[in-house]
Amino acid sequence: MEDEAWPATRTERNQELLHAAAAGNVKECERLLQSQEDYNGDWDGSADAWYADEELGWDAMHYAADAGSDAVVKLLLQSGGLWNAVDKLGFTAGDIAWSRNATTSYMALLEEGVRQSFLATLLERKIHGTPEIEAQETDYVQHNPSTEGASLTLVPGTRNEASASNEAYLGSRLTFEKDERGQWRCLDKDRNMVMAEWEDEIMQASARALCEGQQEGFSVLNVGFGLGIIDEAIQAYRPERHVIIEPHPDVLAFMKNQGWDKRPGVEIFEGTWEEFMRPKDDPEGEIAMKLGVFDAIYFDTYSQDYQDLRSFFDCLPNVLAGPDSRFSFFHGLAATNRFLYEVYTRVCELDLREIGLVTEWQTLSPRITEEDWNGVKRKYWSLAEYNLPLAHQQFWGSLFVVLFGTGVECEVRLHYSDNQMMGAFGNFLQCRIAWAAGIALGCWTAGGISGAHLNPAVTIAMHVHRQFPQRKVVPYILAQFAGCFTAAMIVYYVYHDSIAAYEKGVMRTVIGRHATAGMFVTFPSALISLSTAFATEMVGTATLLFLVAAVGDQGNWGLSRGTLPIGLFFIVLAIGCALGYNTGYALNPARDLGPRLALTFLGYGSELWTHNTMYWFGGPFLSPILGGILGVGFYDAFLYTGDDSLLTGVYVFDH
Ligand SMILES: C[S@@+](CC[C@H](N)C(=O)[O-])C[C@H]1O[C@@H](n2cnc3c(N)ncnc32)[C@H](O)[C@@H]1O
Repeated sequence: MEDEAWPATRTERNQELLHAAAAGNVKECERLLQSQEDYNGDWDGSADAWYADEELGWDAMHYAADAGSDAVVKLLLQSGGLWNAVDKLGFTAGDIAWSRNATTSYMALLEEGVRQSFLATLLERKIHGTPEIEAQETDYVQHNPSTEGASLTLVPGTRNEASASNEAYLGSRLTFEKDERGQWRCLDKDRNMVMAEWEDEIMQASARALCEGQQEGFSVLNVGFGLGIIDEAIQAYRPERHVIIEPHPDVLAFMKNQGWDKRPGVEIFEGTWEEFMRPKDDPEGEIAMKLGVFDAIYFDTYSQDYQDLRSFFDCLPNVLAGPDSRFSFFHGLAATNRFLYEVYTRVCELDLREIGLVTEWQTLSPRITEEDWNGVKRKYWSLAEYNLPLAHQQFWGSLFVVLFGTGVECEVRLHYSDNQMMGAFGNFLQCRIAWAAGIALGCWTAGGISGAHLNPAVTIAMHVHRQFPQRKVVPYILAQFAGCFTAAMIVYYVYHDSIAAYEKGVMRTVIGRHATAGMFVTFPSALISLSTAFATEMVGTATLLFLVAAVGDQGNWGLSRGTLPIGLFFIVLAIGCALGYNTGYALNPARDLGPRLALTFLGYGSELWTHNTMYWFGGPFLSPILGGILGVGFYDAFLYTGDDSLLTGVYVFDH
């Protein structure tokens, strides 16, 4: 490198970096970002990845995103560039990448944002403990720039306002008024909006997601009353118990004025949620006992940030009634910036996964006009789309199916290698029983919310024939795959010593004398053709779904929901014994492909995907899907009398 090619001052070097990023010149960026302390003895360091220009407030990341240079974006991220810096108009590099259709750059920035924010909340919790108990004693401090804008309903720059501190908010007066169009709104002392009617559509949809299809006598907890819009919507579903937690004296007065304290089944807990709820391992667990447990929980407070919401997540295991329970919250996190909003959508999903919940997202386009902000100090919403979360436990059901299923295969087959042990450790029937039991237990785990689909073939068949909503199909299937993948990893870990002993040094093979892949994934029997194998999977899954439709049909014998898993146990046991031999009866794309992905991850190699002329695609993947559609189709065509079927009812195809 020539000495004279180096810019002399730090500002010049930083300017050079912006030019190089704008040109997508990764080599030049790399050179400028390298540490150069020894250069001619007067070098004061490399260019600064975070440097932003005066005019637009763009740093190198913005310019690289604008140029669509994925390589420069990645380099900057590795060199300390900021994923979340905003320019003078409030746009991040992620926003610029999005507008330029630079998908790879956008994804790299999103992943970095999720990673850093997720780590930041973890660190925060490690350093400061669970903050919900201290929440009212601490000021509004952003410990990490990655949480900037992460407040639930406020935008950055509100530090001295009531909206920035729960304590200040609770000690200040509120105004309930009607705007020029006669719509109710609640404003805090700084004229920031606590709640307004423009959120009506979001609240109606959230109440529907939480309450639709709940069993009679269900219970709901709503945290934060505001204008009571969601509470009114929840009442339409007639819950037996409807608890509302609300601390603000002015809101409590407004509620009572409207007679909420006299409504049957409604209980008002006056105070903050922090006073009534504790995390699972908290010694003061009895505080939560007062509250009870709920089938549906909604969270929408004010002047709280992501740390508070995350702390609330930790309390959920204490108050969710069981595997059927649902949780949702108002997602206004960083809702003045599309990219940051997306980051927080993912972070919430990861955090909810930590407590064992799978989140589905429904997209809404709420109608909001400039008039809605008349007389309001600061906008807290400026996005076209709202992500409505609904968290539940589909993942766990699928996990148990494969945990018991692959577990028993290992248990039994690993000991076939030793003739003396063989009899003692199990046989073919034991495998059939454990698979059936795993499915029944999975069904009891995830039953009420999804109807315990546990299987993409079920989800797709229900979508095709029974109005199962399109928007739920992909999240359900992803959760099913994730559950099966995780279970296979757990079983592999539990058995890895025995697997290694069985392999006798021929590690991780798919086919052959010491192959172990067959304990996790399915294979066609050596005696049959591929077309017979495909037909077996299709017939098996069609039978499964036909019988599932029968036991679940309230117009048939109408088993109560809690006893359905017993029916499922017998169905799977019978199919396994009668139709299992040809293919190992996958009957479920996730049951086979989840573990297949896990084995790939564990180093079993490409043969997993190529053996028997790519059997996985026609066998455990496609045939069960087609079989499932046929099975429910046959049941609906010949026996079903309900009116929600494509074949029997007044079904309107609206997707
Ligand atoms: C945005 S409003 C809720 C709006 C409500 N979802 C509706 O449909 O009208 C927020 C409410 O949360 C309450 N709140 C604020 N801090 C709280 C806390 N720590 N615990 C419980 N509620 C809180 C506020 O007083 C306010 O009534």
